[in-house]
This record gives sequence, structure tokens and C-alpha cells, in this order.
Amino acid sequence: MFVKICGLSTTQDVEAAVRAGADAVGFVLTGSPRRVSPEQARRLVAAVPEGVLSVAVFRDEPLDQVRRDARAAGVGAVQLHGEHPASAFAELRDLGLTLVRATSAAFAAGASCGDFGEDLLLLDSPVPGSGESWDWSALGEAPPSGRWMLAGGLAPANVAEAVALARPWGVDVSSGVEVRRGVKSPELIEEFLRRVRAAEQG
Ligand SMILES: O=C(O)c1ccccc1N[C@@H]1O[C@H](COP(=O)(O)O)[C@@H](O)[C@H]1O
Repeated sequence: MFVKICGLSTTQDVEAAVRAGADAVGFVLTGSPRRVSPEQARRLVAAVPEGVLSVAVFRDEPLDQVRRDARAAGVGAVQLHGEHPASAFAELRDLGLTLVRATSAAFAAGASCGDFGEDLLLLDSPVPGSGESWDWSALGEAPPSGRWMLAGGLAPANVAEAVALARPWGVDVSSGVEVRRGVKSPELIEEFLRRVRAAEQG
């Protein structure tokens, strides 16, 4: 299972996520207590080893800003929250980055990765980064197809249940591995990865 740890703001956060075995790390470049500047993100990206995907998270920014900030940060992927039509993904394609479409699970019915030309689909709670969970079992009967990640209120204590109910390709967490908003815990990151890997076995 693909695991993304999001909202990292220090080199220690990045090292903890990588050490725990994360497949991707996320940097929030939009309004949030976890926000980092493109320059800060670039310094964090420098600590990300090859093979781990670095993701810049945006919400509703104009595409020219997304383009500029993603390039300045030097990330490998762009995650777009908000109301973006399929043309937005086509327009960003020449960046040569992995494109992640983040949408509220409320709009997930019948969704499929690639519908908007994205490389990865992310199903989140209505308020991204809030730590609020939603009814993952609603996806059980007809989960999206393809490479899709589950997010929204995941934490070490509930990720195994969420994976069993929704059967995602990957999971994404921010609030659930923090000691307080915006402050990551290396121990919780490690525990989250441990629970995911155990759920994969069982
Ligand atoms: O983390 C934020 O503050 C944020 C702000 C704006 C858009 C997305 C944001 N984070 C994304 O939210 C989910 C994780 O949420 P949770 O805290 O685990 O419930 C993840 O996709 C982040 O990239």
C-alpha cells in the first residue's frame, strides 16, 4: 500500500517519515497552519531520498501560481484541492510531475482515477487537513477504480479499519500523526506506518 505523510515542515519530519517507510511526503503550499513557502519546501525536498515522492499541496490557487511554486519547490508531484476542471490537469501536464486530484469523498460516487487526466486520485473529508473522518464504509460497495488514496481523519488507531472498509490503493495522513496542529510526531508517524504494514499482511 502506498503511504503518504503530509503537512511536513521540518527536516526532522521528513527524516522520520522516510525512516518509517513512507512512499510519499507532502508539503502544504496553501493556507494552513502547516503552510511552508516554496523556498522552505525546496530545502525539505533536498532531504527526500530518491524513490520517495515529494508532493506540493495546493487549494484553489491559480494555475500559474501552482506552476511557479511547484517549480520553485522542486517537488515530484502536485496535489490540487478545490474546483479544478479536467482542463487544469491537461494544462499542468507539461510540468512533467505526477498530478494528484484531491476531491471530497462526497463527490466520489463512480469516481475513477484518471477521470480528469490525473495520475492519482485522493478522496478526502470535506475539510482537507482538518483531521475529520468520514464514512469510509460508504465506499465499500463501489470503491473508485485505479490508483486512489484514502484521506481524512486517518490515524494509527483507525487506519487498519479504514483500509479494510474502503480497500484503497494508498492512504494519506496529516492530523493523525501530530501532537498538535502542525507539529508532527515521529512516534505517531512510525506507528501509523507499522499499522498500515500490519493491515496489509492481515
Ligand atoms: O493539511 C492541510 O492543512 C491542508 C490544507 C489544504 C489542503 C489540504 C491539506 N491537507 C490534506 O488533507 C489530507 C489529510 O487530512 P487529515 O488531517 O489527515 O484529515 C491530506 O490529503 C493532506 O494533503
